[in-house]
Amino acid sequence: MSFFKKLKEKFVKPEEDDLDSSKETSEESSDEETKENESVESEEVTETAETESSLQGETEVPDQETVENDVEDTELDESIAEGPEDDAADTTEEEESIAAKFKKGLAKTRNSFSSKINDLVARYRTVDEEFFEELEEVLISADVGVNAVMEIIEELEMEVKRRNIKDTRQVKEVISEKLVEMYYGDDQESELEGLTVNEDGLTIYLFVGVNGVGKTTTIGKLADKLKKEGKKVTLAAGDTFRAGAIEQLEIWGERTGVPVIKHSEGGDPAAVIFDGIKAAKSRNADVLICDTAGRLQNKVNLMNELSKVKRVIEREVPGAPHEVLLTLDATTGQNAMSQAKTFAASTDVTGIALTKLDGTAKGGIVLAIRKELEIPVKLVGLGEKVSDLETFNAHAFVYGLFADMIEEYEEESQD
Ligand SMILES: Nc1nc2c(ncn2[C@@H]2O[C@H](COP(=O)(O)OP(=O)(O)OP(=O)(O)O)[C@@H](O)[C@H]2O)c(=O)[nH]1
Repeated sequence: MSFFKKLKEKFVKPEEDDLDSSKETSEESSDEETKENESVESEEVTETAETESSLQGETEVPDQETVENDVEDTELDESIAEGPEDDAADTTEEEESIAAKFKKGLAKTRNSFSSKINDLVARYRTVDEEFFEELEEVLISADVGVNAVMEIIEELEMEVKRRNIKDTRQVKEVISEKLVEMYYGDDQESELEGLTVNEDGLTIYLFVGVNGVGKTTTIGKLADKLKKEGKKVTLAAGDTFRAGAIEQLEIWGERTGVPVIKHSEGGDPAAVIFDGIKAAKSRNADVLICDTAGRLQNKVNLMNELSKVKRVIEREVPGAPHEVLLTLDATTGQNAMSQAKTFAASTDVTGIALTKLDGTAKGGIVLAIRKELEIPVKLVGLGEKVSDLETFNAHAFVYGLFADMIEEYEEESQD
């Protein structure tokens, strides 16, 4: 079966052209309702006095009185807990909604990419060396990354020969297929996609990354997503460095109805995370999401601080953190790549949370990250709304990049 057809069958419901717009409208209104109906029920989480003693000798611990765990444990508000309804939806419905989000979020990249590819295909009748040279430029201009582009072009050339493709129009489809193949490489889809979950207890996700990339927003969106899936979530405000970071996380806590464990500004992040783990355990939480300061990659001290945070987590929950998610801003292109390289050299980054994909025409960075850093993209920010965070899926990503062509292709083949 043709690859475009496969994607269409996977992601697009037949005979429903206005799927995307109706989904967008309903998401927007449900977000509004969530805000309006938010009602929070609180209960105190008992604080242990073990923090200081258990961290001594390894961390500088703030006085116990600086610990302000005025935690609000929130029961699921009906308007927030829309999860069970989603459970009832069949897989096709879910995939359609994911596809709609990727399509919308990748609109800028698609518009630029598609028009360049269409233009290329229109100008060249046959697939020759010059065609590939221009295609190379198109891919590089979408931030796919030089090494990744070279590999794709090589693969494409072989595939075109193998299938004896002469018509440039057919190449569009082969490109999309190769992008997915290249993303997975020798790995299984299931190994690369989705966040690792600790089936035997508390799952801990540690967020790292420089300031201003959208780390806090992503943590808030993830908390909301997990909560809607029925998980009990706790947040730890480990960014004690940036002014306002704690308050910003607290706002997300209120918005999503998730408790936030905090110390005062300037406190020891490792101590905050330690308290976060204690609180999460005492309330039987499923997931603890830890924020950390926006460490500048060249600041050795800050990197050491991050190691300390990791050591505390590893000691308190064996096997944790289950993901170390480096947040990168897709709109910063090569700068994001260099941040990723430095972070990957300093800590075991297990996945990338790529924000603001909707804000760039250079969404090809997903492939550059995967190919050049060998780190999978786990989460993508596809817009500013709370619901605009998706688990990365290479098929949905490529669908988002080629959506217009896939529709055109269907029309052509029906003629
Ligand atoms: N369009 C769009 N905007 C985003 C996305 N993720 C975050 N943002 C916006 O980016 C801005 C910065 O995000 P924040 O989470 O506040 O990041 P920050 O506080 O500057 O710094 P850190 O939390 O340290 O990363 C906010 O206006 C967010 O709404 C996304 O996926 N798409």
